[in-house]
Formats: sequence, C-alpha cells, structure tokens
Amino acid sequence: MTQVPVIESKNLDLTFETADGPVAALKDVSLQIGAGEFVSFIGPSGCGKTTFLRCVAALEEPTGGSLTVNGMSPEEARKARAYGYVFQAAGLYPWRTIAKNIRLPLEIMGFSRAEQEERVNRVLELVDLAGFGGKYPWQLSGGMQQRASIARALSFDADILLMDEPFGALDEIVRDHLNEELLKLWARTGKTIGFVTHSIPEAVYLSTKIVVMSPRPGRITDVIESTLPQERPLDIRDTPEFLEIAHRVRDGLRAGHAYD
Ligand SMILES: Nc1ncnc2c1ncn2[C@@H]1O[C@H](COP(=O)(O)OP(=O)(O)OP(=O)(O)O)[C@@H](O)[C@H]1O
Repeated sequence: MTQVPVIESKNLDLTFETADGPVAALKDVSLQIGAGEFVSFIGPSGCGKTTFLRCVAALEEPTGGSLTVNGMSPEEARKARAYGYVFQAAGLYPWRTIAKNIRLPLEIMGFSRAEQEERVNRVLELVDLAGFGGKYPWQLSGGMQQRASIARALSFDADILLMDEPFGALDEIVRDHLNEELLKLWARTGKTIGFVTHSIPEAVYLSTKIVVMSPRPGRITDVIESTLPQERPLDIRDTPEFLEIAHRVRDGLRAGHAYD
C-alpha cells in the first residue's frame, strides 16, 4: 500500500487580483511531502514561500490546482488541528506569562485544566524552557521567545509544524543554536516540518528536502533530496557533501533570480 503524502499539491496556482493588476504568487506548484520529512522553502522575496504555507494552513484560497493536507482539504485539516504554525515574530501576548501564552490555544480548544497544565509543562521541557513558564515575554531573550512560540505551536500535538522564517530576526550564533535544537526536537517528535528561510546554510543544515523557488510568477525551480545523514553536528557544514548541496541551491536561486 502506498502511503498518502502528508501534504500534496498538484499544479497549484494562486493569483492575487490587486489594484495594479494580477500578481501570480504561485504558478503550477506541484509537490509531495511525506510523513516525518523536514522540507525547507527557499527563494528571493516574493517567490510565494509564505503564500504556499498559508495555502496549506487554509489562510489563503488557491485559484487553481489541488492541495491536500493529511488527505483532506486544507480547511478540513485546519478544523482537525493538523498543524501548528510558527511566525517570524514570536507573537506572544506581553500581558500573559510564557505558560499562559502557550496555554491559550489549549484554552480555546477546550482542554481540561489538568491537561492544559500537563501539556504546557511537557512542551516547555521539549524546547528547553522548563522553569521559565512564570516569566513574561519581555523577560526572555529573542531566541527564548521564539522557542516559546514553537512550544505554543507544539502544545496541541499536531503532526505538522509550519514555520515561516522563525529565526530570521536572530543573530547568527543564536540561530545556529536554535537550528541544532530544532533538529533534535524534530528527531524526538517525528513531526513533518515545512520551513521557510532565506538562508542557504540553514536550509541545507535542517532539511531532508529543499524546495528552491523563484518569483514572477512564484514557482518551483528545483527540489533537492538531501544526502546528509540524520545526525548532523554543526560542523557538518564544512563537509564536501554539505557544500555540494549548498552549491546546487545557490545555482537554483541564481537561475530564477531577476537581479532587480
Ligand atoms: N494578500 C495579498 N494580496 C496581494 N498580493 C499578495 C498578497 N499576499 C502576497 N502577495 C504577493 O504575492 C507574492 C508572493 O508573496 P509571498 O509573501 O508568498 O512571498 P515570499 O516568498 O514569502 O516573500 P518573503 O521572502 O519576502 O516573505 C508577492 O509578490 C506578494 O506581494
């Protein structure tokens, strides 16, 4: 029996009608993402990376083609709480403690008080923030805030984690550390991850599959299956295998770049 892909798009199109005319944010995007894959989307500004994730999350309506999430329509998958979503800005409420921020979706979903408590503690531990639940967001560093927002997305235990440039605003050392932590978390939880980034090293370090995109219209120019082992210390970035994949990503980006 063949396994149903977790995310499958076929000839997906999304054209926005704007005052300046139509904008083809996605054109003919066909892609399969299997269970437990870590898939990065990389490409210049405006190539449709965010739009693709938003279609998966049923936040945008495609204008053509088909898209399924866990074999369902994105809308059905949203109702089935198939995914957690992590945005570029941590988006934590400043008047709620970290624990209460993480608890918010659980409150909305109607989990019992005891279950909320248990889940909050579990995900705080998963992202290495045990002991910080009582702090307010402003008492935490940017990296810790982003870990808290990942914990919030993990709290209701969805199989899919959608992450839109979660580490884009952090300095490189913090980012390296969070990349390492994210890989460990992925290995521990077996989630399927869709991850948007502008960084070639980040995409190559994290992914099992790298989707290279180009703008006007937003489309896929290359899909690279990583040959790197699952166990990845940071210094893997100096190996010939790593550099070879990075090179191919760069070639794909160059081919689709308009230089304007
Ligand atoms: N709601 C909208 N209305 C009109 N145009 C939109 C809308 N959302 C996105 N677009 C356009 O669609 C294209 C793709 O945008 P998108 O945000 O998906 O790109 P991106 O690759 O994620 O870019 P970035 O790296 O800057 O986040 C862009 O040209 C953008 O201006």
